[in-house]
Amino acid sequence: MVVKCGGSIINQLTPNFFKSLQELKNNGYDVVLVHGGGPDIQHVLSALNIQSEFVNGMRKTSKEVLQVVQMVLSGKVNKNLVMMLQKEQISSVGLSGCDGNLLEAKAIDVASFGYVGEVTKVNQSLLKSLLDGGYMPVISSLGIDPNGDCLNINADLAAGAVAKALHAKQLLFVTDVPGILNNDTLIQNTTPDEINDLIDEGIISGGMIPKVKAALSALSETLHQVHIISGTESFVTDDGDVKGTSITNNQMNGVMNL
Ligand SMILES: Nc1ncnc2c1ncn2[C@@H]1O[C@H](COP(=O)(O)OP(=O)(O)O)[C@@H](O)[C@H]1O
Ligand SMILES: CC(=O)N[C@@H](CCC(=O)OP(=O)(O)O)C(=O)O
Repeated sequence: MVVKCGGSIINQLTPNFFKSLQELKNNGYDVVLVHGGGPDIQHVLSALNIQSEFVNGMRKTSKEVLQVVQMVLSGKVNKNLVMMLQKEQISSVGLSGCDGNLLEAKAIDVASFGYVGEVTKVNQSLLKSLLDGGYMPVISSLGIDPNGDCLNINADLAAGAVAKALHAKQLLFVTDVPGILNNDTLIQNTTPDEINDLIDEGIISGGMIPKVKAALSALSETLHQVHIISGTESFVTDDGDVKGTSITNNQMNGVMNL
């Protein structure tokens, strides 16, 4: 199972959220955590008076911006998350996508986005070694290019790529809203076709767009369902269902239990 923690919620995750993660581990799931940290990056960029803009949901990343992204994601955010997990008795190892060539990546389009990449290969054996050793890998969304240099990767897309590479059965996006909302009403179940309509109608916008795009691209023969959930509560019901919004392949119906 791949769980992506968004920067919007990473500093407000609750003990109940960690309890649900622990339950998943107790139920035999190998959990890999991928995280972002957009607000923390923004905070440091603003403090240093460094400008950055978003193009199609991606932060345009100059060399100067990249240094801050690297420092914040693989430093403060990654280590805080590892410490939070360990306080909840979940043994974790924090890595950036550069460590052990974990997330090999290529630049998307340097002229438009700067040093922004997309994942081309995941070092599965490194993740397997950690999982076999009883550790939860905690991955910050940086990639390593063919020259061995760092690239900034949108964390939703990084999580989708990790889920695809590992043939994960479940992909959860943890964020600061209870799921996909339509006029404040939670959409509990939806499909790729409906999602595309919701984007066209402007109901899904901003930071929700890369999340649903990553979800749609990760859905596959092995991954039938992606969930978008809040990090402020336990996310599994007493019946073992995942709360929030579940996105299921168009042709499949029904809710999957954990
Ligand atoms: N239809 C929608 N339902 C819920 N949230 C939405 C929707 N459209 C846009 N959003 C926005 O997406 C945000 C989550 O994305 P983002 O801020 O990038 O979070 P994260 O840091 O967790 O990836 C929500 O806080 C909300 O403002
Ligand atoms: C290329 C790109 O946009 N990278 C993101 C990486 C962090 C991220 O995605 O964090 P969230 O999950 O909090 O959005 C950024 O620089 O903000």
